[in-house]
Amino acid sequence: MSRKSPPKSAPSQPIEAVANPELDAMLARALGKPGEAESAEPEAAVLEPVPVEPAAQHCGFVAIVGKPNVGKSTLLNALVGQKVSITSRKAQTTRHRITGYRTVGPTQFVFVDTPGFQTRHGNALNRALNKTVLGAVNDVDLILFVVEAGHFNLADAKVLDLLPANVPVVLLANKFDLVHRRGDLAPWLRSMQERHAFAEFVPMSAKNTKDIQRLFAICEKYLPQQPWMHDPEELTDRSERFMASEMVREKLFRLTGDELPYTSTVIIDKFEQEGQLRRIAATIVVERDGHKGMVIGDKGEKLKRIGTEARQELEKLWDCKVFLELWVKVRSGWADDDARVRSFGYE
Ligand SMILES: Nc1nc2c(ncn2[C@@H]2O[C@H](COP(=O)(O)OP(=O)(O)OP(=O)(O)O)[C@@H](O)[C@H]2O)c(=O)[nH]1
Repeated sequence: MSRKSPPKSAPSQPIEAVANPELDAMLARALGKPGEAESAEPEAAVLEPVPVEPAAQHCGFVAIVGKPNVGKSTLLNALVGQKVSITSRKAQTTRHRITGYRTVGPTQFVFVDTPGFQTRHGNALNRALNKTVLGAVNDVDLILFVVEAGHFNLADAKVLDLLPANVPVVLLANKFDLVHRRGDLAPWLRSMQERHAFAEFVPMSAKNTKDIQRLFAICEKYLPQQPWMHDPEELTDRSERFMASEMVREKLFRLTGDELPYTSTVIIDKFEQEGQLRRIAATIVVERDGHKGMVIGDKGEKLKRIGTEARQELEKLWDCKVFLELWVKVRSGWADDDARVRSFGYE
């Protein structure tokens, strides 16, 4: 697809040694006032599609990348305006490439969320996840490289190394709400500019609506002029069946905490629609007998809660009644087995 050339980035020479007004201005802008939108327009007017002639429309791909747990899925859901990607405190929650859409004014954003890049374990599941990340960053118009504000470690560096040189990259310093003294971030942002010629710095919180608004305004200029690819009412390319399995997985991870290994997964055995009712049967696959007990809980209480919370959220999402039946099965070693990983839907 056509690509607009990125705005000129700040030079990458050592910034401590050379006065650099362009970079200073960029940092001042970035550290201005997070949580306060630059535009004074009301939110609804800003984040709605505005029907325009196809010739006047803008549209493009924005990839969201970063190591596990930095807030990529939270960001995608906020940008799309509805839950399309599951989140949890547990790293490695996102396992698929998820696309979400949002049309704002004359511009349609096609967001691509990726699993956090895995650097620790080389099993079949992680190899499949890393391939998904690499597939997502090529051929996009803009990359949002998400890190935790004030932090940058080897895992972040490995993701940054993968990013193609010809695509503009925005450094999105997320979880800014956890930084107590805003001024402390300036030296860190300067050090980040030495690592990559970022097109922009955006300290923000994915949980703050005003920051999300501001981010749309920042990303807009990188998307080329071309007709929208999707109906502005459409939000995602993921099916309801997929959403159902993800929702169960989210509740599973949230309610079992750290004791359950991340290799547990969910398969949908049945998905039927009868008028305003969805009948779903799903199996939670775990690696060991001991894990089965953790999922089922005392007198089946944990499994029941996972089912209830997933059902309630799906009913809210689809605005219909849901019957959800859950089973638990043991399949040891599935995450090390390429064929099984593929058969469970990971490419
Ligand atoms: N305080 C704070 N927490 C955040 C923010 N954004 C995300 N989080 C939390 O960070 C945790 C991880 O968020 P996710 O969106 O699941 O992270 P992810 O990068 O998609 O994680 P993976 O699926 O492991 O790649 C969750 O507990 C979120 O609620 C933020 O701006 N501020």
